[in-house]
Amino acid sequence: MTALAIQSDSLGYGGQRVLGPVSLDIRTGEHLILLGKSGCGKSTLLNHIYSENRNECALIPQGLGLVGSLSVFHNVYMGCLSRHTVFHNIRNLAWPSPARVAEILPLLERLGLSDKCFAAVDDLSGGQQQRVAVARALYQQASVLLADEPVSALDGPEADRVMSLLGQNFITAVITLHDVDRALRYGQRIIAIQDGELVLDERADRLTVSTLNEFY
Ligand SMILES: Nc1ncnc2c1ncn2[C@@H]1O[C@H](COP(=O)(O)OP(=O)(O)OP(=O)(O)O)[C@@H](O)[C@H]1O
Repeated sequence: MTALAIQSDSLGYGGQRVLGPVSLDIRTGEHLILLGKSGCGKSTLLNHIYSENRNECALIPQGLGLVGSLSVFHNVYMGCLSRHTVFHNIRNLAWPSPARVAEILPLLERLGLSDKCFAAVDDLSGGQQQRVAVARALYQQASVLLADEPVSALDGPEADRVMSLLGQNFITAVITLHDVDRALRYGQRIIAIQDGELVLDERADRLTVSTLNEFY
């Protein structure tokens, strides 16, 4: 079953084409990895997918999109503002609701952040901030994950733990990565972008690291 269908003649900025045409069906249950050199258009494609399918998708943007002056709890809670009334959201900003804290703490525990629940995001390391953005996406409980290099600031074992967690929690995902070995371990389908085109679209179990290195 198709989860998302993407059709576009051209994607870019201010009339400047970055890639396209794009015709892409993302199937339910598929973990799709986008690969390609820096600047080839991975984020452009991912952000386009998000802009067309906001209601179904949780996004982990490359810039993380966190509010540094607010706590980890509040940043994760922001993943679900639309689930609650405006009154509940404003009250929760001033006095975190015990029920919401009880929902968010187990997520933070799984990401090694339970002692940081009420720390300001500005006071965290880059890797900790990246895990806050991951927690916010998990809390959102969307049907599709869109993640732009979600483990780029984490060490190898931590990156693998977070990739596993994302894989277990999202049935369908589109993730950009630079690590081709990790792409083959976590992706079922790989798309490579080169010279403004989707030049490879193949099952991961039919690919090797050396094949994928050709796109770098
Ligand atoms: N907001 C923007 N306005 C104008 N040009 C942009 C903008 N964002 C990206 N670009 C350009 O579009 C092209 C593709 O950028 P994009 O961020 O999609 O690449 P990427 O493959 O995700 O790169 P990276 O791996 O470095 O994150 C680049 O040439 C970039 O300079």
